[in-house]
Amino acid sequence: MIATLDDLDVEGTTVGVRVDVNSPIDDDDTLADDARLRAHVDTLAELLERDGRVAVLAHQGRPGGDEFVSLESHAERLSELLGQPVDYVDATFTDAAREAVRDLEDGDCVVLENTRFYSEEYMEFEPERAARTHLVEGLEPVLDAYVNDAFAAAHRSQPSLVGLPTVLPSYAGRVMESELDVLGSIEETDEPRVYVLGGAKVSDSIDVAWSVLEKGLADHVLTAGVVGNVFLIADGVDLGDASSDFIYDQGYWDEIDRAADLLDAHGDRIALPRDVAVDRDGGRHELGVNALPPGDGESAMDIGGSTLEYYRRVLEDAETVILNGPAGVFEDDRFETGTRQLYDAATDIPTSIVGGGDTASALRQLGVEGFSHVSTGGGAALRMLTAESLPAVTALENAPQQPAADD
Ligand SMILES: Nc1ncnc2c1ncn2[C@@H]1O[C@H](COP(=O)(O)OP(=O)(O)O)[C@@H](O)[C@H]1O
Ligand SMILES: O=C(OP(=O)(O)O)[C@H](O)COP(=O)(O)O
Repeated sequence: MIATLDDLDVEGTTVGVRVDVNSPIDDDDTLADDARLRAHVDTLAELLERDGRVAVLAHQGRPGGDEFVSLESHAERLSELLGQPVDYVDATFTDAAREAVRDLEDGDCVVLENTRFYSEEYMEFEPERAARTHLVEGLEPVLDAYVNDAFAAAHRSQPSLVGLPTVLPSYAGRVMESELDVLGSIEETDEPRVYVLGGAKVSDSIDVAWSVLEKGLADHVLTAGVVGNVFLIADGVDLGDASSDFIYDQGYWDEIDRAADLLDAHGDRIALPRDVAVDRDGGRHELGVNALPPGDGESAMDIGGSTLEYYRRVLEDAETVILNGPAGVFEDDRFETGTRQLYDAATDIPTSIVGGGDTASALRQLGVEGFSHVSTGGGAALRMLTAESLPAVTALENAPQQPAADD
């Protein structure tokens, strides 16, 4: 049983709130997209309105990557979204950070520096070991409670996600609560249930497909994106050198055998693309599977019109659809059709649940709206769909008991 903000006596309490605001970053190292920040506004505003003292913890990017930047611009944007001053301190658990947290008054908010600027935060630990890291030992003395709202990072076993809830009374924030409600009760949704697996995380998608087919959760699995291409090759289709090289370069070559095994075991419930779109002479050109391989250098960048028609027919009978991953390279205008039309068709299904960071940004870019639930998580949502436990959620379940809220 996980405690929520309803169980927390917030007034005058100093709360460390872990959010996931890991976002695209502009060339000047500032925030390029505030969607993930917006998602956490309800949780933070509630804690501040209830006179909590809020210290925000988050990571941004990965060490060495282009998006590995400070949270200063996140704090500025958060201040605009919350309509109140939000301080930022360029420290996470040192004296400067502790002083900033101790200085908070009721209703104040400070954003601490990118947790991953410290090497331990990019390592995976058992919770008890995570509790003995510098971040946790540095912050625990100045915090009364911990709130985890970072569903999108809940599949990571890092100190700010599993260490802090080992030593502090801990609660799920509103984003975490709603994600667990929806994604944790997929088995209770109405059937027929269709899973649409696209995008580029091939091994994760094959894990999900195995799991939901074995458990009888999926009536149909529709494949698209790079996942669809891997299944086509597994089915003996010659997609040409460009697509094959891409799959090889991404390290997914071994997944072809797994996809073939899955087709052997459950092929009757797995749908494969019937045509693909390639770049020919600078334009979109569709080729039926029978007309493959494509020309030299041509790669399968999207599903084609016949596939869309076929998938729409399957979706027509569905009561629930769960989608993850774009159907094609939606970033290129010529190859966004598959994603737009397939996801648009899914909005007509009574229950439509979408997961994936790139998927959510594709849908915003393409203006597709009307889903029952759009998850903030990519990898975390996929892990939940295989009914695997998420380390940060388990840490919340095992967190120390807290006194009941007065109100
Ligand atoms: N046919 C394809 N060939 C190459 N890349 C593709 C193809 N289809 C989709 N993609 C890419 O997949 C990426 C998103 O996949 P993924 O990271 O798995 O999604 P999410 O973050 O939603 O889980 C996008 O950058 C998109 O361009
Ligand atoms: O963006 C995230 O995950 P996602 O790309 O699966 O949605 C999370 O912030 C986790 O980041 P990480 O995959 O660098 O640990």
